[in-house]
Amino acid sequence: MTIETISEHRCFGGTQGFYRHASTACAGPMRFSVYRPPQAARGHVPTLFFLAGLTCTEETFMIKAGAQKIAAELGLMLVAPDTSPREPRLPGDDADWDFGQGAGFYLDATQAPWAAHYRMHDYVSRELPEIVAKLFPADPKRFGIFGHSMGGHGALVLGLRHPQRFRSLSAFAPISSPSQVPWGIKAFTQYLGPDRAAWTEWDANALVRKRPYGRPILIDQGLADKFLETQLKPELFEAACKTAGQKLMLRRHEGYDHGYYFIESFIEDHLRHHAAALAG
Ligand SMILES: N[C@@H](CCC(=O)N[C@@H](CS)C(=O)NCC(=O)O)C(=O)O
Repeated sequence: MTIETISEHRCFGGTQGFYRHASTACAGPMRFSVYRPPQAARGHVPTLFFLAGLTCTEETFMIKAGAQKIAAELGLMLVAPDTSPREPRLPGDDADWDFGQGAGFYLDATQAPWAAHYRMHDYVSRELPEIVAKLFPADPKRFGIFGHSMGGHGALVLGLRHPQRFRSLSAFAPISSPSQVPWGIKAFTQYLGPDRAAWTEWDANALVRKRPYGRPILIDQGLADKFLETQLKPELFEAACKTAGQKLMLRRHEGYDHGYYFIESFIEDHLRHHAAALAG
């Protein structure tokens, strides 16, 4: 298990780093970023995995969310993977911005040609946590997960599928009912095939009805988000949680759109939500 350091930078008394390695899950090179807070110099710290949205990379969250200052205060390590494999290139992988490169949807594809490399679920739920636990001062008993949009979908699905691995969960403007909206239908049809029965293991709305997370889930949603009514539909996940008895703190914010100014505005609340859940 070796990784290559692309760059490292001092940041709020800790270190912001960018790394590259040969992934077994994705059978190719992958990139990720890690923010180590100052407390990581003295011991193992709770660690949050952030999954970014469509068109983003391992850099987007670290550059735009403004999370490091509060992570340094709370002693949280932050890890952000890329949003899809980039190599080897597959036919049509850059034809659309909402499918293929930058749009891995955090699942394990079953359809050719994607199945050989588009295994972001295995990568984020198993391989990357193993690397982080081995090579960084992360406490693997205190891992949490959160994300934005497509990455909010990823966080909800990975949290619901692996509640013992990811012990705290939140999302910004997630695609929380992907089987019922165009982004999800397009991705699932191509990555998983047309049989909708196979989609349910990758759909937070279906998963929460079968096996609730147990601990509270925090979701923030901007009401000026241009994707709210077509792609996000938080009311569907809200209803599923209610049916399942899952505690959901869904906060709707007047005037906020889908972008990182929205995330910046509420990132502190998410970090504090995770820090409290992972304390002790
Ligand atoms: N390219 C799309 C927008 C893609 C987009 O909004 N991506 C979100 C995640 S779904 C994002 O975080 N973009 C990066 C950014 O805002 O910096 C469009 O033309 O509408």
